[in-house]
Amino acid sequence: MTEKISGDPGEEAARATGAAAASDAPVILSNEPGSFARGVLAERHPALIQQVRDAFPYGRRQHEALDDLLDEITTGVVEPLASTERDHDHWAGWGREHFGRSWYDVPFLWAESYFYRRLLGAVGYFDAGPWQGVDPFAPFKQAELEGDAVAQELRALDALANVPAEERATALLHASLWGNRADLGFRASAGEPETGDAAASMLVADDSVSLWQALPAGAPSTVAVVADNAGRELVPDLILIDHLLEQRHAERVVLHVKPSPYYVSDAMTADVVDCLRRLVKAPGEAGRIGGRLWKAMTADDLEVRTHPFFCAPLPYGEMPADLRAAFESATLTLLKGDLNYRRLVGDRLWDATASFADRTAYFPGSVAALRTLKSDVIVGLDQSTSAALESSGAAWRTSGTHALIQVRG
Ligand SMILES: O=P(O)(O)OC[C@@]1(O)O[C@H](CO)[C@@H](O)[C@@H]1O
Repeated sequence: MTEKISGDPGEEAARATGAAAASDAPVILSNEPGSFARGVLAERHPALIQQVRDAFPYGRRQHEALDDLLDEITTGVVEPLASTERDHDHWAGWGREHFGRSWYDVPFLWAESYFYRRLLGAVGYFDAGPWQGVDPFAPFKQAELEGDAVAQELRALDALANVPAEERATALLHASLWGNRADLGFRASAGEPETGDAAASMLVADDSVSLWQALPAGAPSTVAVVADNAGRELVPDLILIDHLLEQRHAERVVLHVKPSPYYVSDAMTADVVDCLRRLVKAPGEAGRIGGRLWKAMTADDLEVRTHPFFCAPLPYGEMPADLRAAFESATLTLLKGDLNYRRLVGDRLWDATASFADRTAYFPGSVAALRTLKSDVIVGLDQSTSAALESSGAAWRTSGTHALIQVRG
């Protein structure tokens, strides 16, 4: 089934340059039996409701709301927010065409985003009262941050301290990239990420040379990093940010995070602080990096920002003017993760060889995507890579085994 994203600036840009607008690429819905998107709605979301229910001693009100939400997403139709909700008007606009339809028949991107909004509503996250502002995913994030995997990754930094800057840069970039595989919404179905040479061989596109060229040491660059997951992804993101500042690839870094809990492990300001505390208290090189980052934040060399748009069910083509201006003023915007990629190029079943440059031509300023492949969306592959992957028979688009670094200068 295909739906038009009206006024998609990516398509307008493509038309202007004479490139194929590709408006016929189908929008991803969740009604295809056996599809990745259907599995997320039919299996992951109900399981997540149960996990959240088990993680807190919620009262009857929350349990009833979670029961209702579970019924609605499995057998019902999409219901609007109550008119008393503070963001009712936004969602009334965004969901106009979707309310009253099966959750499976509306765009996947929209359905997932609205599911998280409704889950927060069910546990009273936005209501004045005792559960206001209590992150329903915090126990999962905390367990990960305190776990052995993070401790091991932090210890491994000691071995990197004295390697040549270029080698260190590559290792830290790859750590940040593969950290994306560790999102908690995805973890249940994935093993451990590859490391070292194996990780490099799983890159389906690698524009890392262009990325470093965009950030020459000593230039007065500002880098915008749009974070994805907390914990095992945000820790290596912060370590990469330290490297950018320390080696003067960036004079300033602006780290954009979510304003409220989203997609289980997406990072908010509180998660940045938790990661920094984890780094600061670590021994050796990790502790030194933590100390530098803490100082960088107090000096505003590292600034954390948030914006409601980051939890909106919209592609980046529809970003508001203030966010557009923020990205425009950056030397490079680095978008982390799968969801940011879907929002960047459009959540459609593109031909894998469609041009990344064309799809992102609308984006203000230079943009880099660092993402492990965990959904059906992909563009920018060369013909031979695409053909080899397609004939491999592997679930390379969705299993998180492959990754990409794509840059449009
Ligand atoms: O943005 P992230 O954290 O890299 O990935 C989010 C994600 O796991 O969530 C969706 C399933 O819920 C997938 O489309 C996507 O892969």
